Amino acid sequence: AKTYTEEDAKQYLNKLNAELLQHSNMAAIAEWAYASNITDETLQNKLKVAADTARFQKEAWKETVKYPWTTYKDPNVRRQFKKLSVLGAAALPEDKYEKLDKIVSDMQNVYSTAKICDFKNREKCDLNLEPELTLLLAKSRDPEELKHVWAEFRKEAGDKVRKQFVQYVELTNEAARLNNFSDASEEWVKDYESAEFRNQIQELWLQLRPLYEQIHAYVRRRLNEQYGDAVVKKDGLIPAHLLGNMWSQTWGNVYDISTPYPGKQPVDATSAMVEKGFDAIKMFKMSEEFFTSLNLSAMPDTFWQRSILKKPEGRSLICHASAWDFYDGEDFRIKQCTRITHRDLITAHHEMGHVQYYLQYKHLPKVYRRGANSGFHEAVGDTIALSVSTPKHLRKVGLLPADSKDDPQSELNYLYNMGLEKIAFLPFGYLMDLWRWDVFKGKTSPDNYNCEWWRLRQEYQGIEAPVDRSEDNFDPGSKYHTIASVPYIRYFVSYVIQFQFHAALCEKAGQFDPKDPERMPLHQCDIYQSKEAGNLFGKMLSLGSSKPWPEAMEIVTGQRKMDASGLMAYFRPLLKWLEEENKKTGEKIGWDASAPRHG
Ligand SMILES: C=C(C[SeH])C(=O)N1CCC[C@H]1C(=O)O
Ligand SMILES: [Zn+2]
Repeated sequence: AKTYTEEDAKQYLNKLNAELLQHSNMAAIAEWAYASNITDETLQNKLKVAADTARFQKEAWKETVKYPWTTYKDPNVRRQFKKLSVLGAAALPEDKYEKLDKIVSDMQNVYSTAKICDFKNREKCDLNLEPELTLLLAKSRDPEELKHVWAEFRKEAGDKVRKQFVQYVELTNEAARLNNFSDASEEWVKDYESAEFRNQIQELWLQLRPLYEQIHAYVRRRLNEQYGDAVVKKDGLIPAHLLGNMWSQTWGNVYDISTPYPGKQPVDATSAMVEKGFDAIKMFKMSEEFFTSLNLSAMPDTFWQRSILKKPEGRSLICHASAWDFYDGEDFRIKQCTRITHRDLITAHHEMGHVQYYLQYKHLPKVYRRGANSGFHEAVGDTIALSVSTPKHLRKVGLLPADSKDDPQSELNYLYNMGLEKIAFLPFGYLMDLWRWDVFKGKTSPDNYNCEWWRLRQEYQGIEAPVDRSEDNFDPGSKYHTIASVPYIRYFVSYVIQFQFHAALCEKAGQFDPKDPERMPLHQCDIYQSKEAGNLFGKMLSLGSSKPWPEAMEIVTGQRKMDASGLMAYFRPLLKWLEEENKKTGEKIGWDASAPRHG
């Protein structure tokens, strides 16, 4: 057979890269058409284009593996071939590939179009997850109404896709095995490029669990005060429906009933945005301005022409927020059913972080147009949002009254509010893939999907279902990422490394000194308009996945591993306060690992 020299290989990579970009652009266009307008024809078109793309990928792969790339000298050539030699789901026979794609598309449709009847007005049965149910879970203080919304949504979403999910697992594992992985869980962690990755995550969780147990104990007490012993036991599991969020993954919506020091100005931009007549565009323009103040990139015109920044009327679509790269170096979009709230302003920054990453690495070969690892991609926007969220910044941009001052109690309130977002999230960010890794490995079989889910929800989050659960239910399927086949450990990684990035960028911006953290507390840092910080961040972002992630992390933080020091430094004052407060009220820290109430 013809010997493929390293020179041949470089020519081949150039040709293949152009073709990959072309196919990825067509696939993204078809996927966008479906996700933004769910109809039979947009589904058929999406499935057809995806099948064509998979055919092309399989043909290309047959050529790629002919190159003796492990023998080549150039590490950049080897790295591209290494990534290109993993074909992914396209390794499946065509009919199975199409079946898998259709199953995931249909599960997303069920999730995105699920509707329930109103608790009070049982005739009104057109309530969607976004915005109606999200709003009800955030605002209602009626445990029975909250229980209704929690249980009815699960009937219309997760329970309805259980059978399809079983087939999804089988096909996803079959594809992984065709790529020489033992099962899909091994393929899902490959981009972290470390056999120790899952142990590192477990170590991080053990370091952070005490912080979580403290805020869990405090919130449980406040909910017990609010709802009474019959609804919330003082030392048990927290009922999942009372935490202000459909999945109990962030607890910001119970801030107002658990504020450490009531009567203070809440650090919330909602009222100011409404007062100033903000629309969704204005929220995204504000985010863009933060990035350009760091000397990072503005959005191209197509972004504003083609993004969907608020929920369109009269059609079904996937409202779950997402950012899109169309791989032509010009077309980047966000789809978000934005409402004028503080939380959606933060989500807007999260999504704009994805697009900023796309812009920073758009010059790279297609195979490198990814995060250094997936956690990096989730951390970009959140890192910026840590600055945006500060009272100092919100005052500066006119979204908080200029006279709201930073007395110690207001400051603690602020840290507590951030803890309800960031600390509360950690066990959920972990257990989502703990459950899926075991499902892919076959340790969790379909006949104990739900029981294992609630065992993990109890062990890691200390929460329980508000109504009996059985294997007729499929609660993991009521979370978008489960039915959309989006791995989740990336968010746990993000919630750890975003504080490492924040600490490093704040130091660069002269707003934090790790040797004297009291002088300029990390949680007050705002890197706004710091070109030094922005240039440093940009240096890392522009690498995409062309280098192993420890090298990318080292550029910004000077270290090569994930560690909880940034997060612990940020929340140190809160941890101190929570420990004192919980001791004062004699709270039991943690919860009994008794058998779940609902088998
Ligand atoms: C906003 C996005 C799109 Se990447 C998202 O899915 N997030 C952001 C935070 C965690 C996770 C979730 O909503 O579950
Ligand atoms: Zn994201």
